[in-house]
Amino acid sequence: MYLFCSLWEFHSSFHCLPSWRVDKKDLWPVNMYPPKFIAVHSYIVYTFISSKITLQYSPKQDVKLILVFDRYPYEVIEEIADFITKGSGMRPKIGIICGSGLGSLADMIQDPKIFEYEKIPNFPVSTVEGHAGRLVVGTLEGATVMAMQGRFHFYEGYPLAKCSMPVRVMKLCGVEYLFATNAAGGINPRFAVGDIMLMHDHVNMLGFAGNSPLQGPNDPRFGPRFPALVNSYNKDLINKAIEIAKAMGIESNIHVGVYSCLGGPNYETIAELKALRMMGVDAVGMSTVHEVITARHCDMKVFAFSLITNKCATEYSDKKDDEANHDEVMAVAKNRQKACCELVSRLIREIHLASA
Ligand SMILES: O=P(O)(O)O[C@H]1O[C@H](CO)[C@@H](O)[C@H]1O
Ligand SMILES: Nc1nc2[nH]cnc2c(=O)[nH]1
Repeated sequence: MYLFCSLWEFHSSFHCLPSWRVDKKDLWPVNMYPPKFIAVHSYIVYTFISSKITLQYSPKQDVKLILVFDRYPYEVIEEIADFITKGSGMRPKIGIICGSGLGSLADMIQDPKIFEYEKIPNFPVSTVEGHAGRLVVGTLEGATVMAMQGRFHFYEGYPLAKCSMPVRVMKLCGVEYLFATNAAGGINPRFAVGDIMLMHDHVNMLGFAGNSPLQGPNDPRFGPRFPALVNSYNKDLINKAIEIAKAMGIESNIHVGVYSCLGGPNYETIAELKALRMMGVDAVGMSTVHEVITARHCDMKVFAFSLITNKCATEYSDKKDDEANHDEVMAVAKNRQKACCELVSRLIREIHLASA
């Protein structure tokens, strides 16, 4: 354990150094036993400097130390993308991120090739109920797609760059369109539980606090140092989704609005919800924004929506009903999965037909 602590501290002091190219052989788990420690120490140090890396101590395997990336160099992302494209024999065009309880979006995929997160090299694992932890690649309405059945959240202890790393994997797999979905609390008083809010903008509360998935050295192979975020949410896709909702007869349940991401895992206080409302926020959650930032940085077209799973109280009261809880979030997502699936599949069909 001493080894772990000393290396952790060492790594912390290298945060600000520019990222270096990492040789593939450095990316695999390193077995370290005390007598060999000195020999491999410099090897590990080199890898620390190459990228921001933390070490995980695995009690099951004696003194085995596993390198875990916090900020992923291009080559590592490339390697993960190769693993998926070679393993599936596909280059998907549309990427889907399933929100809490919305894993059924991925169940629609035909001829699925399924990758458990824990079997994908250098991939994080899902720790939240309602996020299965599988990447599903296949076809949907004729289009090639890949879907994350389970996303990574900041509150799980993952840095933002790691939460949104799969978006870069999608990009290198060939994805042009990102569909990001989430479960969210409705702050806009016009929203009812079960409604769908198409995101047309966001307020990045984690960004206000100085946190971004793009922090650290910029690799121009992904995108520019200073990406613009106006028009992040594709207007054509929003308009098409509204048309689809009309055709589905659910237009009264569809809104267009502003989402805000907080760090979680706690839900908001009344004072925070009042403040968010004053800022023009319509729905609040703990995800999506950093994925959208990463997608726009690498020039993907973005469509995102929030399923309103609970109404946020903005007045003080003693009512237990006013308290958000994850069971309710999951239950509402389950009830509304059919409408969400239909909206997504019809929109994908339109994209596919338009590009055929
Ligand atoms: O944003 P998704 O992953 O849909 O999940 C939302 O629901 C969970 C809280 O109930 C949080 O994880 C929040 O972010
Ligand atoms: N932050 C936050 N996330 C949610 N996810 C689902 N509902 C909520 C909510 O009310 N607040």
